[in-house]
Amino acid sequence: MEIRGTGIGQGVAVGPVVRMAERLPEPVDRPSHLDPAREEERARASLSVVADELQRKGRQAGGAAQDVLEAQAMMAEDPTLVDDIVARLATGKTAERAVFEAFASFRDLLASMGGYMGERAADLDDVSQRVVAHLLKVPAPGVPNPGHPFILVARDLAPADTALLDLTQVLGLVTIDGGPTSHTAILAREKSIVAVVGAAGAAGLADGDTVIVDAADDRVTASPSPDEVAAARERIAERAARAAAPITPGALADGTAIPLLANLGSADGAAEALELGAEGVGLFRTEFLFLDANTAPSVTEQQEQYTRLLAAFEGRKVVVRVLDAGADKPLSFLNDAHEENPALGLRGIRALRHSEVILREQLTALAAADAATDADLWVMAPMIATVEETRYFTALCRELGIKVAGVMVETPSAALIAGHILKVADFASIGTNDLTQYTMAADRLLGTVANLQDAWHPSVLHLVKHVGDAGRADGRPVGICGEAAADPLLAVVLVGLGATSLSMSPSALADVRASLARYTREDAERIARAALVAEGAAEAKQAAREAAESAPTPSGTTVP
Ligand SMILES: C=C(OP(=O)(O)O)C(=O)O
Ligand SMILES: [Mg+2]
Repeated sequence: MEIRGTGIGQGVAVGPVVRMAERLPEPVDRPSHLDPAREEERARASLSVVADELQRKGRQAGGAAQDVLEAQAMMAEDPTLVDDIVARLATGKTAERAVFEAFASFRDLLASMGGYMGERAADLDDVSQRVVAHLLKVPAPGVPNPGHPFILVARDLAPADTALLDLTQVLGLVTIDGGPTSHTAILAREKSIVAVVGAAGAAGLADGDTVIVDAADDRVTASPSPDEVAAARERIAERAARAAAPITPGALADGTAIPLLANLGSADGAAEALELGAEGVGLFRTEFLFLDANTAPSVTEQQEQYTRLLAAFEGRKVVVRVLDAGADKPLSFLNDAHEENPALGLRGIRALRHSEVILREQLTALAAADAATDADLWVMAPMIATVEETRYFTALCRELGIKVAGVMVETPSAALIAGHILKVADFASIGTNDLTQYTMAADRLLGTVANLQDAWHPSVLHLVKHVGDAGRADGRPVGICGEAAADPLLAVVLVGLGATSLSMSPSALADVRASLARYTREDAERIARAALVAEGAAEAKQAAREAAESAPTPSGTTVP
């Protein structure tokens, strides 16, 4: 039986299912037999124990997990939430019930905000469960430990659980809820856990069932045949061999260089990216540095961050994107207004233009960091829709000493007028995440329209080709920096459509490097043409697979 979901990464895993315990039942709403002051003491004590425990787990986990767990610890001691709990206790409720209700009302508030904030609702739920469990003196729902390797199946996983998964035991992860941008997915990606999220059909799986988790194909196979298990094991072995293969620069089988670059959100990831063979940085998301800031960062503070990044990539290309505020990445100092459709609102270059001082300061900091280091700095603007915006941005870059100034192609408009845009900009980098969202008119954060958010769709591929053709005509580089570049077969298609470099999360580099090495430019163009003429995303993927299978692959390898 096949269960569909959203795969994170390219891994495959086989093993027996172990289900995570279900959530605690809702505490009964009955009057407390203790007085409110005593109930308040109980509530405060449990909140504090849970906050301390989350802090401790954060320190133990380190990295991005630590940030997530510390944010959760802060939720447990948020004064507004505590006030809400105390107010409910004053009406005679039990501590368990008051905690449950207060967290639930905050949760609903976050969920109604949607997007990035909406996906934090699950984090708040987890804190609530932990506090209620502590009050009831029962174990908090957590990851089981059956004593053998297993595939963990859960409704959704709390960040605290994902961060501390024992990777020698957890072969793979399947969640029934959760989207590709939930914390579960973000942490799974960072830790290279084989995962399929949002697999509603997994609710029917039972402990001990053997399953194949195929992240590359967005599916979980229940009760697989012996042949299917053997094929999956072969793919696992091949992937391990690819990860262990010597790191070479990205290139097609005929030697055409396709530089493979890293997507980073902080200089902290630089060492790991280089270790995995990143030839430079194709997208540095500067807004990730300042997501918690209430005021714009100073030039000095920015200069320090950028210098650290550029120094780590001496002699290599580093593409920095100026602040991309808005929608899923709110920066209150750039746009604090409530918008009905934030993805179509004052975001990216539009927000920066509205606060030009902030843009000028960022470019000044970047130019200073460039002057102090030896990397090859390129700077680009997000959410460009017009030639006029391109002219505005590149002129400002030149004025402030940025040597290479380009734009992201994330709107269908920019793709369609790429010929004009590339007469002004030095390069283009296609953001396939947003380009897919805007082409398909499907919010990239909404699970309900996730089936439409597929960069394999020929509409998206046609737009990529349009940009590729424009780049070739003017001799301008056209990179790809959306998630699509991390899909090994789609990466070949994108190169066939004219992409000259690919940027991705570093954990995807080995698979994409191996995939490119199997095909010549001529193959890539033929595979791309097959996908381009298909009627839909699934058909395009299938057509590309078939075209790739007919390409003469080097012996001992198979088509991804
Ligand atoms: C790379 C992209 O930018 P972000 O995901 O940060 O919006 C994109 O839209 O594809
Ligand atoms: Mg984008």
